[in-house]
Amino acid sequence: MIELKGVSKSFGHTQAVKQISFKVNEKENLVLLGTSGCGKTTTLKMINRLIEPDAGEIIIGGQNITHQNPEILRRGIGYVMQNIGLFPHYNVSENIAVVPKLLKWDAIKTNQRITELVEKLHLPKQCLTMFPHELSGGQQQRVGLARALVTDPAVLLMDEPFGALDNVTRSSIQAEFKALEELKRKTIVMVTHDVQEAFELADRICLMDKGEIVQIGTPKELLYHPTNDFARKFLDGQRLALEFKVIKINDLWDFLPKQQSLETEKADQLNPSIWDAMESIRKVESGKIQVANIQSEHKTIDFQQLTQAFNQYKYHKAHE
Ligand SMILES: Nc1ncnc2c1ncn2[C@@H]1O[C@H](COP(=O)(O)OP(=O)(O)OP(=O)(O)O)[C@@H](O)[C@H]1O
Repeated sequence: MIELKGVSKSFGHTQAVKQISFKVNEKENLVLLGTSGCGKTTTLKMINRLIEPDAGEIIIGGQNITHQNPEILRRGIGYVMQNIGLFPHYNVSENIAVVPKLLKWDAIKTNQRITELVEKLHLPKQCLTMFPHELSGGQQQRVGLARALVTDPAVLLMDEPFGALDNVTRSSIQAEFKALEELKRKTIVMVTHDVQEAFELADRICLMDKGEIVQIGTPKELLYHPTNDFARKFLDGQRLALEFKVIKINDLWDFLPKQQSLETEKADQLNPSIWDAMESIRKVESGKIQVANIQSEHKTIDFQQLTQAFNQYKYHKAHE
């Protein structure tokens, strides 16, 4: 869907991006991760031609974007800016309607779409006539997302989309973001310097350093098969929390004690969160819990069995 081939960009003597190449598959969420100044935003802005590369090619949907009119290209790509970037003198409705207006949508179509998005993004209706400074940070963030989604673009670029939020608001918006059906249809490139956020949201992570790609892979590949010391050390401080994020009960299944499956009617009453190792470990502290794998088979386990399986899995991954 999106392909970068040998793309470079310098600003004066600063080589911001050096010969990078990667592909983003359709409906995939690729997260560009790295410390401040490693070239993430420059890379993202080259995908919608807010910055022009010095060398290399960027192909979207089979077309080299250099041959496209930048305005038209940008209308087909949703963009959530760093620090949200709402227009202060436009109310919420006008902020969301910027691109529909450029595309000359009629008022009915625009209003229908805005109403739909406001509902999906859990914004109160009365927000529509308010100005950005009258909204909370979380609400502004949602308006920024609504603006990027309004024309239902196939590609969405997001630059630190949750960066301006406190931790609590941030994790609740991240959870809503993950659950939003509309986003599951999109090819997304997202920038963050937050490792936890990358692991929470990415299908694959592109770890960058000094304008170069250090490693591209799934969160699990980065955790268990880092390509070099930089990649290993980048995750080291938060390794345990990241393992809890990526390991699912399904991964632990063969390390959990063998048991008979529960009867169907009992299985139906189970909470789906028990698929998640992190959630299980929180709940199992108070006794036994029932967990499920992707075939919907169930086991009843206690804390010791869960932590034992977790350690065995880690050992197995470290030695495979
Ligand atoms: N317009 C510009 N003019 C000059 N230098 C720039 C410009 N934009 C970026 N740079 C430099 O290019 C390098 C990469 O910047 P970039 O913003 O892409 O990094 P980043 O990884 O997104 O960082 P951050 O997370 O802090 O936004 C930095 O050294 C930065 O100072």
